[in-house]
Amino acid sequence: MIKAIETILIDIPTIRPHKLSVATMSTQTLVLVQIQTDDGYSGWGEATTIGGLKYGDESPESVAVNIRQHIAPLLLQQDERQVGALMYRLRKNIRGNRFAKCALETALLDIQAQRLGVPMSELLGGRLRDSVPVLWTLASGDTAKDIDEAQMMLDLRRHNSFKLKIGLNSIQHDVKHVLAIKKALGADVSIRVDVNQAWSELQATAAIQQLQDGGIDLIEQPLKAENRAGMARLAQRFSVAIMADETLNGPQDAWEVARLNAADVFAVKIAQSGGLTQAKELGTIARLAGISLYGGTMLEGAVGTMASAQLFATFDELEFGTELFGPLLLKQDILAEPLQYRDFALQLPTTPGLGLALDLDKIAAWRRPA
Ligand SMILES: O=C(O)C[C@H]1C=CC(=O)O1
Ligand SMILES: [Mn+2]
Repeated sequence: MIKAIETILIDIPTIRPHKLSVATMSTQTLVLVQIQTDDGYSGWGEATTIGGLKYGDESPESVAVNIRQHIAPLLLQQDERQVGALMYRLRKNIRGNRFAKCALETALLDIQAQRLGVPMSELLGGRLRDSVPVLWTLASGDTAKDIDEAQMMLDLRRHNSFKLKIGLNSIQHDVKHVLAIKKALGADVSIRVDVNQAWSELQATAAIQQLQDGGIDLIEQPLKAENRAGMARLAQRFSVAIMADETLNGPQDAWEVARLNAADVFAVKIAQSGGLTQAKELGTIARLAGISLYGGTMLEGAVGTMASAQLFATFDELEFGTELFGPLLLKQDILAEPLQYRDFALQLPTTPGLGLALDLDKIAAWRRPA
């Protein structure tokens, strides 16, 4: 029986400013949710977002208050083993709040998998791989610094693909920046760009042509989330892969985007999708529609990152790898044993549940006062 549900906010500085077209991050607020049962199980989930309300429509504080006031009362005293029925109850009674729902579903599945003695991936269709490739996002805002950073990651064998955040500056400036990095790193290193919705269709058409000619591999969400017709025209016009991110807020969106041929690739994000089960549905829609997959992040800490990895490890194909580097962007971690990043990939534990050992003392010391 579910005995307690708690939401914990932890503000952690980033290792350097992280510049997106919608926000510059110098701290990240981890939003952790813990569910405890009367027979001693504890499950964790995460509802972290980016830049307060600048990226998504839930903030860390709204997640905490909505769980406490409206969502927890639907779950407390219920049988935590009936994960599907509980999530159905939330879908029927709670509109939106996809990040909060994701954190709660993750915590419930963590408990269920611990109880069964299997990794969480086994409850999500079953694991097909024990590691997932992880790229690194270069977003210092400075071309020379980005090249040095990429070179260091290659030398460490930590990342061999890079995503550049663009859209804040002029097209001319951004294209020059991206192509200088591509040239410095060479043909074998995959370079992708994420525009975070910043361009008009005219701007996108001019910029993508130059990026495609310069050997860039992937263009992420160039247009506003709502402009699916425009995304379809870009996907039709260019051979470089066009990826949908912010336009995908669950299976219904995935279905529409697939139906409109408005993307070549889906960035699957567990929180943006409304939870692990719904994110799995995005993967299924993509597979049926012939759309390639990429494992996205909301720059979560260890919990959301590992939950995402547990799902991405179940996809038949993960053609564009993942960006599950969130914990590496933070100055501190909340684990007793750090996540294992090596050989350009995040390694998945084989232990039950999420497979993480959280450091409860660190969490208690750093959490925001309630
Ligand atoms: O994909 C996004 O839009 C959000 C995020 C993921 C990596 C990163 O640097 O920012
Ligand atoms: Mn993105």
